[in-house]
Amino acid sequence: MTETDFIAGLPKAELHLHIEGSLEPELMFALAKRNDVAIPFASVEEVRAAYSFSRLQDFLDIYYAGADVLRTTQDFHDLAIAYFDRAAADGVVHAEIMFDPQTHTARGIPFGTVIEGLLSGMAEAEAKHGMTSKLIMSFLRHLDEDDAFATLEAAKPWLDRIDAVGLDSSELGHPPEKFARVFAEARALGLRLVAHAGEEGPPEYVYQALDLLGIDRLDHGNRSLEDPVLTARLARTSMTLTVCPLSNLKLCVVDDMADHPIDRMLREGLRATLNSDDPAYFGGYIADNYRAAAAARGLDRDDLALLARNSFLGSFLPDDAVAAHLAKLDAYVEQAA
Ligand code: HPA
Ligand SMILES: [Zn+2]
Repeated sequence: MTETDFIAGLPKAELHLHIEGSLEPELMFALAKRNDVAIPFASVEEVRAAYSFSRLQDFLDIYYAGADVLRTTQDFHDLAIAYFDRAAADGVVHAEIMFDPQTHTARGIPFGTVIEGLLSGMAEAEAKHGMTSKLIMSFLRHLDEDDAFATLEAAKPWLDRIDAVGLDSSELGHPPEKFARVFAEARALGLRLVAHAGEEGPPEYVYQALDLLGIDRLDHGNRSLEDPVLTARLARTSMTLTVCPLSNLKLCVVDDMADHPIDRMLREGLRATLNSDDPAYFGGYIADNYRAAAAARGLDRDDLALLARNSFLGSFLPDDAVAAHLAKLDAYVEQAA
């Protein structure tokens, strides 16, 4: 079995995926036409050519613009099932996907339109691929606390179908502490908590995410490695890091894939996982991320299996479901040997 096939067949969970970031240019054009929305690109090739970023904000500007074609429940359904089809082909058996309600409600799209479309895509993925999934509602950190509270309020009719809240968008200048009270309320409502921290922001933002938000899982977290005390704490507490190598390369969090710290993270005892973040914008889905990291950093099959194992351990699945996934993973690795 080739490494490409080993990776594609390796059962894994995806824990860091922005569903709006899975909008491929082809679907963007199809939805623009269906909804009669103007987009500032003449062709799919022109869209792809625009995907050259030197920092997070460059990407975010184009990502929010692209999301404007999403208007109806059907659009959100089509977006979601297109992602799940790709993920299934990459060996994903469970996905915990983020969505950014404020990107849509700010344009006058009702919260219900967004979530009902995503939920119907999730149901179709389970029927079609046997893939389970969970929803993470992310707050946009460049907006204020009141806007986040209003979003949490708008989510109340669907809280039993939302597993967690997250924090994304422009990190620098928008530290986690800005959302401490919103996260406390989300926790009181029974939601799990995740946050992007340490992607561009300093280790201090990771401390805030841990100590002021009380996160259950850390999105990215790369810059934690600058602080040995923080790194040791993350390892000791088995904090899951959702690492996204192709995103890191495209957003210049690393200068070269050869410099990616994924193997160092494993060596330091961190519960690191591999994920795709915004695959339509960063040049690959989850298996591409496993392949790119493996090729650049010389990861062997044991390392890859550990990363997949970590993805189940770091998921919000109940213990019995995690154990069942780990048993299948072990059986796969054994038969592939
Ligand atoms: O990588 C990211 N970082 C912050 N916000 C985001 N929103 C989508 N992707 C990202
Ligand atoms: Zn992200």
